[in-house]
Amino acid sequence: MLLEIRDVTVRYGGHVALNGVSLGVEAGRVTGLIGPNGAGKTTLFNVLTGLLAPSSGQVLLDGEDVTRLAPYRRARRGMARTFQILELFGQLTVLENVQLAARLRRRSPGRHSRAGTAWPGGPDSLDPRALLDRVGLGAVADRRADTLPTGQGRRLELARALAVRPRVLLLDEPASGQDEAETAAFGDLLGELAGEGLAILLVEHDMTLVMGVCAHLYVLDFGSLMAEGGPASVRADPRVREAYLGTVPGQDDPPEALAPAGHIVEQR
Ligand SMILES: Nc1ncnc2c1ncn2[C@@H]1O[C@H](COP(=O)(O)OP(=O)(O)OP(=O)(O)O)[C@@H](O)[C@H]1O
Repeated sequence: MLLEIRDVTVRYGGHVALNGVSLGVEAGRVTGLIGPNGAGKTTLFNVLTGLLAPSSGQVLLDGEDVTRLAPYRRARRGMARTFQILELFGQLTVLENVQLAARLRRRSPGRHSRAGTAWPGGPDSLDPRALLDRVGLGAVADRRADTLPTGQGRRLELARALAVRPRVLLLDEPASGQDEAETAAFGDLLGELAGEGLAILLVEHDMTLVMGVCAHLYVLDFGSLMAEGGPASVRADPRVREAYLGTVPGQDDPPEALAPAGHIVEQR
């Protein structure tokens, strides 16, 4: 298991946001983390990336205990993330955003050598222009990042994360702001990257994307793991359906029917 958390608990004062959660992210597949609003997904993400120290439990990266390591040290060991709210350098061009990330990778001193580890797409894929082509942004390379529509901004975030040559990629709601066609293309790209050996953890509310691209899913509810398994078994799990919808509808509903309860409320 490339990235793992073991028995992690997080308390905010008297509130238990994560309650003894264990999960693993394997190389070569997309792992999904879903759950209704407030279930603890962002908290778990922050524990994985080092922004938040758990009250108890461990984070392991390639078997090494990184629970007490600062976020930048985890990044050097091959962890990259994107954010729920876009965090781009708006005044730089699209290309410069990726070049900057690539430069940081080259300058980072204690970076672990990964001899023998295949990089997705081969070494040329790390060239900033090649990365932009790969995510479909080659034609807008010279535009300022803050002029991009959100969907393209999400893909720029992905290119920038890939430029640091991660082994594990953590994606926080990458479909938000992308239209249906963009989300479908994004899902295809994630599938390709995983196929080339990357470990991907996807936190996402778009169930069509989640069910289409994830090989394994974890479901959080009120800070505890409620279910895990392949997409088909998770979709069919009555506990999951009840947590999401408050009812147990037919098992043949389309994936988007499993929209998180909070989001359904927002749409009304
Ligand atoms: N800094 C904080 N202090 C106190 N409580 C917090 C804090 N951050 C989160 N919480 C609470 O912890 C629980 C989990 O929150 P978290 O943001 O991790 O959920 P989430 O699954 O990411 O939700 P969403 O889908 O809305 O992003 C919620 O009940 C939330 O109100």
